[in-house]
Amino acid sequence: MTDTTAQPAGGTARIPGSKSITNRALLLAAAARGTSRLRFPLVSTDTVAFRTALADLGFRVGAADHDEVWEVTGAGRGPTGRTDVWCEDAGTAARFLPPFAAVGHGRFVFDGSAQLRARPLRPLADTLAALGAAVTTDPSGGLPMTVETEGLDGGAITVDSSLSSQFLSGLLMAAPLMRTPVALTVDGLVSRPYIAMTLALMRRFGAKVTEPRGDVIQVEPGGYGAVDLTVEPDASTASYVFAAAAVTGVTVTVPGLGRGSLQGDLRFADVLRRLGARVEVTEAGTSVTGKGRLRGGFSVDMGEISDTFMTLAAVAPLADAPISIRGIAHARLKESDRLAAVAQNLRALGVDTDEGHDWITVHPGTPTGARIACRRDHRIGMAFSVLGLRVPGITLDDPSCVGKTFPGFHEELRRLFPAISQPTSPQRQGSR
Ligand SMILES: O=C(O)C1=C[C@@H](OP(=O)(O)O)[C@@H](O)[C@H](O)C1
Ligand SMILES: C=C(OP(=O)(O)O)C(=O)O
Repeated sequence: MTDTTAQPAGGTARIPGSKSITNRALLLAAAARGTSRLRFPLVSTDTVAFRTALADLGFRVGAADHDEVWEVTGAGRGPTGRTDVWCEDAGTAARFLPPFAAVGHGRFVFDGSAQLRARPLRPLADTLAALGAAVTTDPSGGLPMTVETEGLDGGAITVDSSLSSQFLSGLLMAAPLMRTPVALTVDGLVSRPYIAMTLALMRRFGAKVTEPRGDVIQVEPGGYGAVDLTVEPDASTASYVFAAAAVTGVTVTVPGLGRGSLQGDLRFADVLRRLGARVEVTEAGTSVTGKGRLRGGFSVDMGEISDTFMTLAAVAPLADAPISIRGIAHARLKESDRLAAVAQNLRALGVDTDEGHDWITVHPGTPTGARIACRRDHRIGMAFSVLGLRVPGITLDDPSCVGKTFPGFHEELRRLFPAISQPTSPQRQGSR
C-alpha cells in the first residue's frame, strides 16, 4: 500500500444503473404482456441473480449490446410449474419473487446465501398465507421459503412494513395479477421512498394504482404492458463519489441522475449540503463540489435513505464537530448489522463512536490506518474506501464484496482519484 497526497482529479463519474430500478423492471417486464427493453441495467451480483431466477422461473431474458440492453419476454401472468429459485444475497429477490410466484401456479422453493437466510421474511410469509397461498419458512422465519399456490384472489390486507419496505413492494407488484382488487393497508413503513419508486414503475408498466388514504394503497386487476425503460444511475452508489468529492475538495458530476429521479437516495445531496459541500441538482444530472473540510455539529434522520448512512458515518470523523445519525434501526437487518459494523470499524480506526439501537454518533478525530472488516457488505467496503482517500493505511479484508452492486467500484474510484492510494487488498477473505 502506498500513500500519496498529490492533487485528486474528480470529473464525470461512471455510475452503473440502479439496482432497485433494474430488479423491479425485470419483474414487471416478466409479468407484462409483450417484450420489454431495459436500457443500461445494472449488471452486478444482485441483478444477475434476479434475472437468473426469472429465467429459472421460465421467463426469457436476453442481453444485447454488451449488456447495455436486457430484453424480457413477459408472459402476462405469474410463473407456473415446480421450481427451485436461488436468490443469492439479494434482498429484492427474496422479497419480490415469492409474491410474484404466489400469483402463478405451482410449487416454488426460494433459498439464498447464509447472509440472506439471516434476513427477515416472516411478515411477507404471513401476508401471502393470509391471501391464500400455502407458505412455509425456516423456523427462524427466513429462507428457505416454499410457496404452493393456485393464484391469489386479492382483497383487503395489512402489511407490516416496519422491518423492510421490500415486503410491501413485492406484494404491490404482484397485486395487478390477483383475481380481484387489492387494498393494502401499510403498517409502520420504513424506507418510504422505495414505495414511491415501486408505484411509479408499476404505473409506467400500465397498472391502475390509487392511494385513497395515506396508509392504504388500492390496486386493480389487469396486469401490465411491456415498456422500453432507461435505468437511471444508482443514487446509493453515487453517494460514494459525491462524498469523495466532499472530502477531497474537487467536483464530481453524475449525469443522468438529477431532478425527477425515482430514487430517494438522491436526497443524500441534502446531507452533503449540511456538510458544507456545494450541490447542484439539475434535469441533466448532479454535481458536488467539496471544500475538503467537512462541517459537523448536526443530527440527521436517515431512516428513509438508510443505504447512504454509512457513507456519511465513514467520513464523519473528518468533520469539525460530532455528527449524529438517527432513525436507522432497520439498517441492522441488511447485508450486515450496519450500525455495529460501522461502529466497530470506526473504533478500529481510533475514532470515538457512540451507538444505540437506532442511532450512531461519530466524533471528530484523526483516524489511523486499519484493516476494515467488510462483513461481506458492499456498502461497508465502499463507504470506508472513501475515507481511505484521506486516511493512509486503510485496507479492506474483502475488496470484492462491492460486486453486489458495483463490481467496477475500485477501478472507478482509482480513475476519478488517480493520485490517491486505494484501500484495497488482493486477498479476499469473505466466505460464501
Ligand atoms: O426496495 C428496494 O429496492 C430497497 C429497499 C431498501 O430496503 P428496506 O426497505 O429493507 O430498508 C434498501 O435498503 C435496499 O437496498 C433496496
Ligand atoms: C440493503 C441492500 O440490499 P438488498 O436489496 O439486499 O436489501 C443494499 O443494497 O444496501
